[in-house]
Amino acid sequence: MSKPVLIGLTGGTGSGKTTVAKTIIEELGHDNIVLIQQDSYYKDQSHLSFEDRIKTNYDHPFAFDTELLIEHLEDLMAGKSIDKPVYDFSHHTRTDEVVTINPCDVIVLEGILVLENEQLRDMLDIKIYVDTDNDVRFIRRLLRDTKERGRTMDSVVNQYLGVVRPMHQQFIEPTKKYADIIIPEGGYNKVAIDILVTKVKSILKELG
Ligand SMILES: Nc1ncnc2c1ncn2[C@@H]1O[C@H](COP(=O)(O)OP(=O)(O)O)[C@@H](O)[C@H]1O
Ligand SMILES: Nc1ccn([C@@H]2O[C@H](COP(=O)(O)O)[C@@H](O)[C@H]2O)c(=O)n1
Repeated sequence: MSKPVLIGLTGGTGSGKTTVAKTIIEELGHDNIVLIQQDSYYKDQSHLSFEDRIKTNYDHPFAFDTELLIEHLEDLMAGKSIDKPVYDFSHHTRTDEVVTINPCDVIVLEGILVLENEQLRDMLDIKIYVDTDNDVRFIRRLLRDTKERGRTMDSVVNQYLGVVRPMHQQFIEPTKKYADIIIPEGGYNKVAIDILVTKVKSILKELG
């Protein structure tokens, strides 16, 4: 089996990264493609109390176990299986579960800071930035986090103003310059997704 194609997909919270990643995977067909979410590699915080966990800055590069993520990607590149951690947003830490991922042809790596770390960035074959207006991203996050991540409206607003917004400006937005492709509005941009899928298919064909 040849080395897998590694697609990196980034953008701010609520930009539509996950939606784009899932659409690409659906369009390519599900065989031999895996989605790896950078969120799965948030550091384990089981040694901290819940009160201390909520003080963590989850939008800073230090929040991620990037060393483990790179090690896992290198293993997949070398044809080895990995045990991917499973993150629990309600409790702000890893669960005891893991998901085994087997070697594959295409890896879609999705997350807010996948273009921030130079070593990680240099591993990527295709780099994509999903670009969505800040107000739209905030509304999507508010709806999602209150429905799916066990948050209150007050906590989402306070976290956004105190940490998410400044970290976006400092660490995420500047990585747009590294992207090969910028997708406006994200998930339902059919033309951009079609172009990407065609490109990945042609790389796979070249690799045989
Ligand atoms: N183009 C879109 N229009 C409306 N809602 C969208 C769109 N793309 C994503 N969403 C919704 O916004 C929320 C955040 O999208 P998601 O893809 O999870 O973003 P991200 O992974 O960048 O945080 C989800 O609830 C998703 O269903
Ligand atoms: N315990 C946590 C961990 C992360 N977050 C927030 O998640 C955002 C990244 O995920 P997206 O799917 O929105 O890209 C990031 O902005 C963190 O603030 C959190 O709230 N709690």
